[in-house]
Amino acid sequence: MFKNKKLLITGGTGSFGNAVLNGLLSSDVTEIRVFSRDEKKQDDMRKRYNSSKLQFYIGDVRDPRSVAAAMRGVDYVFHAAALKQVPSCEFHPMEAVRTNVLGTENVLAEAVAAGVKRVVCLSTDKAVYPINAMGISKAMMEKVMVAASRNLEGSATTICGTRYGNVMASRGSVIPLFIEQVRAGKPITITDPFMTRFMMTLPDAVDLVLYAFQHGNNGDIFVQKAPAATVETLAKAMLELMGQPKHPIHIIGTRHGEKLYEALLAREEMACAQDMGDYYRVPPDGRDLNYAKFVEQGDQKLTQTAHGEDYNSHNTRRLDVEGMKQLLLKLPLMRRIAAGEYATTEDY
Ligand SMILES: O=c1ccn([C@@H]2O[C@H](COP(=O)(O)OP(=O)(O)O[C@H]3O[C@H](CO)[C@H](O)[C@H](O)[C@H]3O)[C@@H](O)[C@H]2O)c(=O)[nH]1
Repeated sequence: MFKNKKLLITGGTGSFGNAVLNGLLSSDVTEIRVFSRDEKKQDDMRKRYNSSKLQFYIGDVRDPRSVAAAMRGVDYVFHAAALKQVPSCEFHPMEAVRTNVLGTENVLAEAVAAGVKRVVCLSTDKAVYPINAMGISKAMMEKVMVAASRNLEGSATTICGTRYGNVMASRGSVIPLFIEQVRAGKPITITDPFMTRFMMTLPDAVDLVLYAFQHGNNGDIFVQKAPAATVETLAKAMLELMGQPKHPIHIIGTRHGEKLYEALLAREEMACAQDMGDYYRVPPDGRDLNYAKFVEQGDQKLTQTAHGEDYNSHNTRRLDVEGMKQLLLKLPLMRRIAAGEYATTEDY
């Protein structure tokens, strides 16, 4: 798929970038460029992978010059650079705008200018019916992506996007937190036992992005059909795998900016989503900038289906404790812990 090609991963020092490298460095790809602000992480990666195919670019998506420099000669871009912590975006919303919205504008403009063939932008379920600044900025990122994709006639570039839900055991997320709490002999803190989240592994997230890469037309957004579980089910499954089924649980209540459940597709998107088996594809609205078409002319199909359901972590396939355990055991981290070994998220 990437034979003789050059790839650029913005935000490539994150977990997504590392997962892509683990899969692709041994392929026939010519070059993978890792673009990020983080000199230290780049240095760690340089040592860890020790590969001549890897090229590191210090830069920030906020700075078009640094983006342009990294983009030269590139065939494909995976745009993963983002501010994605809910609390930090909440306190510093303009920082989220600068990186997630304006940064995306820069990446897309420079990709088109450099004649890049394909760009896949990574978004999140928190962009659907967003209630926090992180989700709102990612929703705007998607709008920027779709708007940019409308102006590509005659250009060599195709731009599309993906949304995924929580990546299990990602840095700072609840799975490593529960592990730390059990190890420290502290009660597990559960926000709301009935809260649900989509459960995806990091390889699932990479598969989704590669699927979008292969099948995306301009402006498409792809999501993967994923199971979900309540936080209580997750906690029980983890405690059983850690051999501590009776470990105390403390209910702390919903955190600021948090939803009872997440949606991967809004009702109106479900109305036009194409079922691709393991994935849904949401094509962009095909209307042009003719104001009358946008405002004065509706769509009967939307009326019928807007009474339908969205695709969310409450109505998708629900995992029970046993199913959750099986999914957790797909993580090398949890396999090692279940075997009684010491492991951290570095062993993901
Ligand atoms: O002590 C805790 C912490 C979390 N949870 C629950 O566990 C689930 C998952 O929580 P995470 O913190 O792992 O994930 P979030 O859905 O809150 O969002 C996470 O993933 C996002 C990316 O999509 C952002 O990176 C965000 O900052 C990060 O917290 C949620 O229902 C949450 O309420 C608990 O029960 N107890």
